[in-house]
Amino acid sequence: MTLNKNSAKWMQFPRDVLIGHGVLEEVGDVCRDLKLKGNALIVTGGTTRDVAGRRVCKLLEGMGDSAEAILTCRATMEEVEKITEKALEIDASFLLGVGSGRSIDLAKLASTRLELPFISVPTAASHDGIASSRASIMDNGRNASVQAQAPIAVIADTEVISAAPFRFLAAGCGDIISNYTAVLDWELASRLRNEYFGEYAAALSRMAARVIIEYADSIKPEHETSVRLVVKALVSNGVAMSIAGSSRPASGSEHMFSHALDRIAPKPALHGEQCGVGTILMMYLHGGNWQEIRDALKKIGAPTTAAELGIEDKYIVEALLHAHSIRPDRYTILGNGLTPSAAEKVARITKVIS
Ligand SMILES: NC(=O)C1=CN([C@@H]2O[C@H](COP(=O)(O)OP(=O)(O)OC[C@H]3O[C@@H](n4cnc5c(N)ncnc54)[C@H](OP(=O)(O)O)[C@@H]3O)[C@@H](O)[C@H]2O)C=CC1
Ligand SMILES: O=C(CO)COP(=O)(O)O
Ligand SMILES: [Zn+2]
Repeated sequence: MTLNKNSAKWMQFPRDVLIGHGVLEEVGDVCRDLKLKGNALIVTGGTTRDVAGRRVCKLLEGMGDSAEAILTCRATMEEVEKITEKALEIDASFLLGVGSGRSIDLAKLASTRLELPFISVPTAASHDGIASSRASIMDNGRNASVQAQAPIAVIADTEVISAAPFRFLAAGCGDIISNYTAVLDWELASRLRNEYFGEYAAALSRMAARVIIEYADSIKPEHETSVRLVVKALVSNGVAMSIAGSSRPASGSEHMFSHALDRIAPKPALHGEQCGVGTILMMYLHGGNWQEIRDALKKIGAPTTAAELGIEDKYIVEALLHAHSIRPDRYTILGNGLTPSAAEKVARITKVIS
């Protein structure tokens, strides 16, 4: 029987969370602590296999069990199927997602379907899926955010993560700062549509965004303290989503804008980068302090304009026009959509396009 964990009543959190210098070496201890034995399937990417995937494989083999890696390239349902088949073939008893958001989401969803435990090993602090019970997977060319299990453990090695290009950490900050407009949208939906609103999850979400904005000056490349701060906020976001039973506390109109860009732009930027720019735009629509968002992103070194995202102005306007249709069941400040002149105006006033 499949359990219905898709509700705000069933909160699932990671059991072991390790954040620190060199914690990758403790993967064996984590498995022992969680009584995970047998064959492991490591879901990793072309670059991240060299960054950490191979090392994790060796460490697990050193425990006397077999570990095999499978390479991923796209976060699609076909890849989930491929991973599922591989896990069955090697009789895996647990999975690890080692790498970017894509590898973690794939391992998360495949392990959920297989009813096997899963460990999240991020190599970059670029998104808040590292500890969440949601997975963003493309299904038939459309981005779908689906309920999945939370990782049983998160192993975030700050030595590994701080060696990643700084762009990833800045993107992670954008994903957290976007909580502000996500919560404003959630409140709006609660007022206009009588949607369930979770005060606690919303407060946790706002707090993470506030911390990143307050510390924006001190988030610097290669500082492990910066990585530690951002990773904690990303884990906290996962907890907020689990408490809410949906991605509402961390995903609103700004995420719909980013999902629209993923569909429309020939070469989309990183998820967190797009969400950060989306937050500037949506905060303007909410009548809030969009300059504060822009200033914080600038201080961190995250993109605040179309040019910095590497996306042409026309795609920004197009994404603004399509964003409301991305997830019609999620009411936001975008309502039934913007007019072309309003979309152009918001993008110009906020200096996202010139
Ligand atoms: N489940 C959830 O709640 C959430 C899910 N997401 C999803 O996560 C994805 C975004 O994740 P994100 O990580 O930003 O982007 P991607 O998953 O697209 O990964 C971007 C690239 O970063 C590379 N990379 C990762 N770590 C390092 C490193 N240490 N050094 C060098 N390169 C590295 C990856 O290499 P490689 O080729 O090896 O993978 C990959 O090519 C999206 O699919 C988004 O929808 C986002 C937020 C929340
Ligand atoms: O990116 C997320 C939260 O930051 C997940 O949200 P979605 O539900 O929009 O995929
Ligand atoms: Zn996000």
